[in-house]
Formats: sequence, structure tokens, C-alpha cells
Amino acid sequence: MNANAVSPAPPAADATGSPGAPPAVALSELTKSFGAVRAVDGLSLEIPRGQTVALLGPNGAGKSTAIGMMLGLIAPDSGRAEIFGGRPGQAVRAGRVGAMPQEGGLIHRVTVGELIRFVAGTYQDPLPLERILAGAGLGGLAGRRVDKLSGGQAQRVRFALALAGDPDLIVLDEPTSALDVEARREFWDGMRRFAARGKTILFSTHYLEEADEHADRIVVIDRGRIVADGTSREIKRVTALTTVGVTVTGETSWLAGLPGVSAIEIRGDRARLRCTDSDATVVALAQAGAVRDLEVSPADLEDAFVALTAHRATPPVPSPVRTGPAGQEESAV
Ligand SMILES: Nc1ncnc2c1ncn2[C@@H]1O[C@H](COP(=O)(O)OP(=O)(O)OP(=O)(O)O)[C@@H](O)[C@H]1O
Repeated sequence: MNANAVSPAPPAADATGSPGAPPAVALSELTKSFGAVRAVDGLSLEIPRGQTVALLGPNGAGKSTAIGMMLGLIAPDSGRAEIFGGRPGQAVRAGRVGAMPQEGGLIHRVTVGELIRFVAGTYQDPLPLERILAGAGLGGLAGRRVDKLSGGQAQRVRFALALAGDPDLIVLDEPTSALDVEARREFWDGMRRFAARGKTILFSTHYLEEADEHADRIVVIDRGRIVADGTSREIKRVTALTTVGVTVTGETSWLAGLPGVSAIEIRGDRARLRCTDSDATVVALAQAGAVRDLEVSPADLEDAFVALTAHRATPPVPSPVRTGPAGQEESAV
């Protein structure tokens, strides 16, 4: 783990398995390149049983590739992936892992019920159809033909297929990307019920609020590496950022040189200062007589995410990121 890593949240008490039982997921120094692109770069991650973990990262960060290796679908160049102490393929075949890939075709010309019953029948100990339908929010859709489903409904069928074998671990790659607000809410209701049974969940997402709201632990990856690992609160604290807003007129470039300021953004006569030491910044602003409409607010997860994934040569956090007059960020290093 790197300097930004913080301790993961403890797993649910009833889900840790017997003492000494291997973790749900153990990735060790996984690396994968596609030609010149290093998609995953020495990634190590352990997920205890019963934890809900969000994998968060910008486009191309390596989330899907990491998930592919975790599920045994992509062969790593080096490193090792284990699920419940064994090879990923074994765990998948034993029905201990349910997966929902980012894009997955569904068989057409069958009904939702027929498809789920067929897939469930391939597992040793599947959930009953009614429970799968209810768990995925598909009540009332069992008789609908798969090719007549909306995008959101099809996504819920993929979720149902991931649930069918009553897995201990579920791995979801951007599960809610095609869902509207209501469908997303229903989806997370289903996930909460699943987690309440002591199951382990790993999901990747672009929605920071989903990670904030639904994950016990957030793992931020960027350029194939883990750049932060902890609870939402811990990640916000690691970046140690506070935003100071102030109204200024005239020249603004001096704001970037104030103590405690790591980035500035100017919109009209409003300056937004991202600060590592807001006390020092506020004192300096007061000394300069610039305290009009002063506002101090704690960082949100988005601020932390931007700070963690702003590309630069060296990764210490926070490091100065300056924004130009139009509010566009540019790396200061
Ligand atoms: N099969 C492939 N062939 C070539 N390059 C690939 C392949 N799969 C992934 N990549 C590259 O590897 C990098 C990581 O991609 P990956 O899909 O794992 O990222 P991601 O974090 O899941 O992105 P997104 O959030 O956009 O889905 C990207 O630069 C991508 O273009």
C-alpha cells in the first residue's frame, strides 16, 4: 500500500468466516499491459468477507482490467489473484462468485423467468426463482421476453443472473450506469439486502455519491495503481482539503501564493481556494483585508477524488494543483 492508503473498514462481524479463513479477495502485485499501455500496475488488495467495497477511478484507470483478472477472465502478466483462498476460476465454477460485467449480452427470445431458471439450474445450490426476482427488483417481469426489456430492466436481469447461484461474493462492474434514479434506488435496496446476509460486494463506479453512500470502503485507483484506500471519511481526511470561498475584485493571482492554498479556481468575482491549511489561509486573507463573503467548507469526496487522481509526476497528496482563470485545472508540477 502507498502513502495514501489508510486502514480498511472492519468487515461485518457475522461475515468473517471461521477464524483464519482466507479473505474473499486477495490480489497480490497484479500487473497487466496491453501493448504499451500498463492497465494495471502492481495492484495488491485484500477484501475481508462481508465488506462492501467500491472501486473508484477515472476512465481508463484499470478498474475493468483488475476485475477481469480477479474473476479469472484476464490472465495477468504477473502477480496473483485469489478468491476465498483459491483460483478465481474454481470459485466461479463453484458458484461462490456472481459477476455482472459492464456489458453482457443476454439470450433473446426467452422470458426473464426462463433465462434465470436456466442459469440458476447450472449452479449446485441456487436461490429459488422468486427470491432471485425479488432480490433484483424484477417482480412482475418474469413473463416478459428478454428482447422487450428496457436498458434498465436488462441491467436488472444481469444482476439477477449474478445473484442466481447465491454467491458469497458479488463483483459488479459499473452496475448502475444504465439505470435511472428510481431503478438505481431499487438496485441499491437489493444490494443492501444481499450485504445484510454477510455477503461480500465489490463494485466499480463513476458515481462518487454511490461509493460514499453504499461502500464500507473505497479503493481509488488511477493509472493501474491504488492511490487511496479507506472509508469515505478517511479518504476525505487523507487529502486534508478544505475549500475557502471569498469574493474578490481585481487582480487574483496573489491568492495562489497564500499559505495553505493548494489550488485556486476563479469564477467571476468569486474565488474558490482549495486548502491544506484553511486556518492559515483565512488569517492571510484577513491580513490582506479580503474577507468579503468568506465561506469555509469541508472537502467532499469529489474534491478528494480530483486531488487523488490529478495526474502528476509524483503522487504525494495534497500537492499543488493550480487552476487557470477559466477554472480549468492544470498540474503545477
Ligand atoms: N483489451 C484491451 N486492449 C487494449 N487496451 C486495453 C484493453 N482493455 C483495456 N485496455 C486499456 O487499459 C487501460 C485500462 O482500461 P480499463 O477498461 O481497465 O479501465 P477502467 O478503469 O475500467 O475504465 P472505464 O471507467 O472507462 O471503464 C485503458 O487505457 C484501456 O484503453
